[in-house]
Amino acid sequence: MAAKIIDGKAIARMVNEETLARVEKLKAAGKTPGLAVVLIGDDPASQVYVNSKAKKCAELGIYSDKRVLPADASMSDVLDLIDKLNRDPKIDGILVQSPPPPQIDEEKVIAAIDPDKDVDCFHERNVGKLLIGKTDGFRPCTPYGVLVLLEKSGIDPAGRHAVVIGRSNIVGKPLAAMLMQKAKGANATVTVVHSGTPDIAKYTRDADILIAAIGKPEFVTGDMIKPGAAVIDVGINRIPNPETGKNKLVGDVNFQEAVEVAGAITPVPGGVGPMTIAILMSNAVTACERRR
Ligand SMILES: NC(=O)C1=CN([C@@H]2O[C@H](COP(=O)(O)OP(=O)(O)OC[C@H]3O[C@@H](n4cnc5c(N)ncnc54)[C@H](OP(=O)(O)O)[C@@H]3O)[C@@H](O)[C@H]2O)C=CC1
Ligand SMILES: Nc1nc(=O)c2c([nH]1)NC[C@@H]1CN(c3ccc(C(=O)N[C@@H](CCC(=O)O)C(=O)O)cc3)C=[N+]21
Repeated sequence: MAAKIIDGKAIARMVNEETLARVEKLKAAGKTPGLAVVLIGDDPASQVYVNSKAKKCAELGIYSDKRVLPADASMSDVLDLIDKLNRDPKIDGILVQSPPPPQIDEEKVIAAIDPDKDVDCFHERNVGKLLIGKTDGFRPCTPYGVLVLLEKSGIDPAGRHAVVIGRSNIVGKPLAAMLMQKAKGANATVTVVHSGTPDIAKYTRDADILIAAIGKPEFVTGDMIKPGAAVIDVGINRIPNPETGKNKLVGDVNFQEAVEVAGAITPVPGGVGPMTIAILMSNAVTACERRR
C-alpha cells in the first residue's frame, strides 16, 4: 500500500497565513518587520534560495533587504556589513546564505550576528538555548519545519524511535536535540547515524520516524525503511535527468521505493523546503515582535 504523501506546501501555507496575520497586527501598530538576506558570491543555487526568500517576504508584507557581496569579498567586508545590519533599526532578522566562499570563516560571521536578529538560529547563544530547552526565541528553520510537518500530519513523536541520518550543525544535530526534548519537546527516543556509522540500515529499519539529512541523492532505499514508518526527506540534490538533459531535484530518499513501504512520506520538492522558508518568515516576525 502506498504511503500518505505529506504536503509541505499546504502546511507551509497554513504557517504563512498565521505569519501574515501577525505582520498585519504589527503594521497596524506602525511596525514593519524587516529581514536582511546576505549572499556572498554568485552560486546559482544560492541565488534561487535568496530570491525565493525575498519573494515570500513580499507576499507576507515583510520588508526585505537583499545584500549581494562579490565572490572575492574579504572577511572584513562581510563583518562590516553585518555590523551595519546589526545597528539598522529597520532590520529585525539577518540571514547569511550558507555556504559562503572558502575565504570566509562562516563560524566568525555567525558569531558576529546580533543573537536577537539571528533568524536562522545558528548563533551559539541560540544553539545553546535550544540544547537546554530554553527556546523562548528562535527555533532553527529546517529542524522546526520538520517538527511542524509531523505535528500537522498527526504524527506524534512521543515515545517513538526517531532516527536522524546526518549530524550537521544546521539540520541533523539541532533536529536530534528538538526530537529528544522533554518539556514542550517531541519526547522521542533518538538515534543519530552519520558517515562514521557502520551498517546504517540496522538503525533505520527500526525507525518509526526516519529523517534523512545527508545530501546524498536517493541514499535511503526501500529496504532500509520499517513498514509504516514516517519518512521525512530533508535532502535537496540536483542530478542530471537523462530524459530531458536538464537537472532534476531529488531528495536523500529513493521516493519510488520508499512510498511503497512507508506509512507517510514527504516529497522533494514540496516537502521540507517550503517549511524552511515559512519558519524563517515566522522567525523574522518573532524578532520584530520581541525587539520593538
Ligand atoms: N529542505 C531544506 O530546507 C534544506 C535542505 N538541506 C539539504 O539537506 C541535506 C543535508 O544538508 P546539511 O545537513 O546542511 O549537509 P552537510 O553536508 O552539512 O551534512 C551532511 C551530514 O550527513 C552525513 N553524511 C554524509 N554522507 C553520508 C553517508 N554516506 N552516510 C551517512 N552519513 C553521511 C555527514 O557526516 P559527517 O558529519 O561525518 O560529515 C554529515 O553529518 C542536503 O541535501 C541539503 O541540500 C539543507 C538545509 C535545508
Ligand atoms: N543561512 C542559511 N539558511 C538556510 O536556511 C539555508 C542556507 N543558509 N543555505 C542553503 C539551505 C537550503 N535551504 C533551502 C530552503 C528552501 C528550499 C525550498 O524551498 N525548496 C523547494 C524547491 C526549490 C527548488 O526548486 O530549487 C522544495 O523543496 O519544494 C530548499 C532549501 C535553506 N538553506
